[in-house]
Amino acid sequence: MNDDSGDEYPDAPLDGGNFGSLPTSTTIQALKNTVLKSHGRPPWYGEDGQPISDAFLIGIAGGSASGKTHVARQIVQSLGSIPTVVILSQDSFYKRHTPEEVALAMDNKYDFDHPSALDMPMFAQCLMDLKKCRQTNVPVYSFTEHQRLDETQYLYGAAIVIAEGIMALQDPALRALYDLKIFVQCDSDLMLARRIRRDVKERGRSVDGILDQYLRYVKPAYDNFVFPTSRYADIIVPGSDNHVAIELISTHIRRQLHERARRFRPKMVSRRPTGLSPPSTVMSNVSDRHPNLILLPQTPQLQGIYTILRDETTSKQDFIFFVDRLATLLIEAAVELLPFRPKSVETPCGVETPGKELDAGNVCGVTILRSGGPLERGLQRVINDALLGSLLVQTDSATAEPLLLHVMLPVCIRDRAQAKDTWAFLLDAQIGTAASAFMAIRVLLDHGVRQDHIVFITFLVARDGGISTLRRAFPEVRIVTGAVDANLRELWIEEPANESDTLVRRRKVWVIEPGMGQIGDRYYL
Ligand SMILES: Nc1ncnc2c1ncn2[C@@H]1O[C@H](COP(=O)(O)OP(=O)(O)O)[C@@H](O)[C@H]1O
Ligand SMILES: Nc1ccn([C@@H]2O[C@H](COP(=O)(O)O)[C@@H](O)[C@H]2O)c(=O)n1
Repeated sequence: MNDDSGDEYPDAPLDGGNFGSLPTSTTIQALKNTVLKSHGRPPWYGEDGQPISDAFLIGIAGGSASGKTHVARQIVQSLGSIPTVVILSQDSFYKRHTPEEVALAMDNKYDFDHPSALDMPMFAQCLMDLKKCRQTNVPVYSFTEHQRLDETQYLYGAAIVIAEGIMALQDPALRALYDLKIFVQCDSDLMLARRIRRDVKERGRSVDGILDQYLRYVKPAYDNFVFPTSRYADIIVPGSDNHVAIELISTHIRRQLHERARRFRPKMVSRRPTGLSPPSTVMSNVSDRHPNLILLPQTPQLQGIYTILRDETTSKQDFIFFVDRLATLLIEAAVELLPFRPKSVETPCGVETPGKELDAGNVCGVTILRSGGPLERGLQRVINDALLGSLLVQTDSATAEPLLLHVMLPVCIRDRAQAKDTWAFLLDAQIGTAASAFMAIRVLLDHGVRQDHIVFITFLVARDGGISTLRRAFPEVRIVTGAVDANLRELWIEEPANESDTLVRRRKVWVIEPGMGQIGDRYYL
């Protein structure tokens, strides 16, 4: 069956998961070609905190309008329920043009089909960053204006990256990066027909202009530069009628991902320290063993607050009130860790007096959704101009592993140049297995935030949970809490497996004891 219907990808998962912000203008190629499909990203690092599995990188080359983007989308759809995928178009990397070059382009007299028209080193750097699980800011190119725009598109967190472009297999340095190389082969007439239809509709071109440019540059470049790279491909995929090829490719990718899959959470808790006192009491003397664990002074007032919060008969109103109060105390303690510099002021009495002011560059809060929310409110009470962001980390019900589902970071972290001077308060209700905390810290490090500029603020830590592994992996990250409970217990829970409630699924969870219950549920529901 020929599927060359010219449809505009009716079922493409364009907004399947918004990792970072997308540009709004529909004329921008980067938006059309960027597919973000988020089932969530499993851990890409080991228990020592270091990344161990790169993103899986696929390069797709082929002539203009051969169907490279279409093939990339078909792969994404065929993969189905898998970790986050991003499609990166080489078109975004056309160089910035001078006004003279733009005038030539408007007259179809600029050669966009020579390899030198593209910023190959920048393209390679972006791919390298994504492969190494670092964030990248992709340029945005406008085909109607023949120009790179001032905005960029932030990308982070993909487990699979599909890079497509006419010159995707041109450069040996690029080819060395890919785990899988694909060439889309298509009949020249079909490519021309598709190009005319697409460029008239989407790129604001006339048929005459398209034909002019095609004969002058596009066709010769295909013969001289593009087609010869097909010999580097692992797989040649037809530009239509290619369902079998797509199925083979997605089976291969699934197998590769399966081989890279890791069992992370059980290792966190199985590495508990041994020789500790019996797990029955609330601990208050752990700071010696965990020098970076800052435990609030166990004053009668603080113990009173925890007693109210631990009490299951506490009303919702009181619970919210005391959680808010505790959040403020914890944030105040965390602010003590920030640097201050001397500052002299003149009082209303006209007396010059020495004082201090914050010397911390950017300070931001990153909430682990949803239960870190009350701490975010506490942060806003203490530092009213703190920038805010959030991470959604959830447990995969099938594997019990943490999954990174959503990343929404403040600009001072998204921009690598600012990230190194940023202080980040990570906010989550409790640290049990520490799997979410581990992932959140890794995300910040991937962005270039310094380990000693990360402060994790939490209401409760399980002494026998993943805290020791966390501390070993990230010894410079400080953790501020008000209580350390002795016990972390594994529990099987049963829950409906489908909407009609007919099937019951058993799932393992870890519960801190004595604990405070599900803090997020008690606060929000
Ligand atoms: N297999 C296909 N079936 C139907 N239409 C297709 C197919 N492949 C590509 N097209 C159409 O051809 C045009 C160019 O395809 P695209 O994937 O954007 O090409 P490329 O990325 O190689 O330039 C698009 O408008 C798309 O609708
Ligand atoms: N301002 C520009 C820049 C590039 N082109 C053409 O785009 C083609 C590559 O994009 P595909 O999505 O078709 O792979 C390439 O052949 C250039 O001629 C353009 O027309 N205007």
